[in-house]
Amino acid sequence: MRLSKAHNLNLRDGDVIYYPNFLNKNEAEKYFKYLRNNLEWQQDKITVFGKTYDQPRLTAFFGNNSNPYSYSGLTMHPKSFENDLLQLKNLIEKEFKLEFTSCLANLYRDGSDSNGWHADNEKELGINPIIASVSFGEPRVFHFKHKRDKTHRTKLVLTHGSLLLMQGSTQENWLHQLPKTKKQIGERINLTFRIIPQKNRVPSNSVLS
Ligand SMILES: O=C(O)CCC(=O)C(=O)O
Ligand SMILES: [Fe+2]
Repeated sequence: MRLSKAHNLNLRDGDVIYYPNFLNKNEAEKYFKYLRNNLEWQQDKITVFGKTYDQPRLTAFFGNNSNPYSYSGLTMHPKSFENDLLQLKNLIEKEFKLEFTSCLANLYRDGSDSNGWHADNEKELGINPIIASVSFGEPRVFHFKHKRDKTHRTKLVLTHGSLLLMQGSTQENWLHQLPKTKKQIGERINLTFRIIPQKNRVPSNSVLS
C-alpha cells in the first residue's frame, strides 16, 4: 500500500524512487500539523565563499546520537526524536527495513524559500548514503541534474504525503534543488531521514587513565 505506484526515475549513475502515496491524506495532514506546530524551527545563517546569509528556509535537526552535522559552514546539534516524529521514523524504518539516525527538517514558508543546487555528500554520511525524503503541504517542483553530463536533467513534483528515496551513487553523480517560485503558495515541510554513524565512540569497557 505505502510503496504502491513506485516510480523509478531511472537516473543514469543514480538510484531514485518516488512513492507518491507513502502516507494517506489523514496521516499527511496529522504529521504536517504536528511538525508545523511542535518543531522548534530556527533561522540559520550559512557562509558561502566567505559571505554570510540567512538560509532561505527554516530548519530543525534531530538525531538519536549526539553527532553534529555540518554543511555550508553550519554545524547543527541534534534534538531527540519524540512523539509523532518518532512514530513517523519508525513507520519508514519498518517499511524499508532500515534504521535512520538523523533527520533534517526544512520549512519552506512560501515560494521565496528554496534549497539551492547541492548533493548530500558530506563525509559524515559515508559513501552511497540512503536518504528518505518525506514531503508535506504545498507541492513543490524538485530538480535533478547530472554533475558532469549537462544533457541529463529531470524534475518532479513532490506532493503531500509522498516519499522520495535517494540511494546508491545518486549523491556522487547528481545535484538536486528546490527552486523558488513566483506563485502565491502555502507552506511546505520536508523531512530528510539520514544515517550518520556514531564516530569516535569510546567503547564502554575501555579504561581511560
Ligand atoms: O526540500 C526538499 O525536498 C529537499 C531538501 C534537501 O535536499 C535537503 O535537505 O538536503
Ligand atoms: Fe538534499
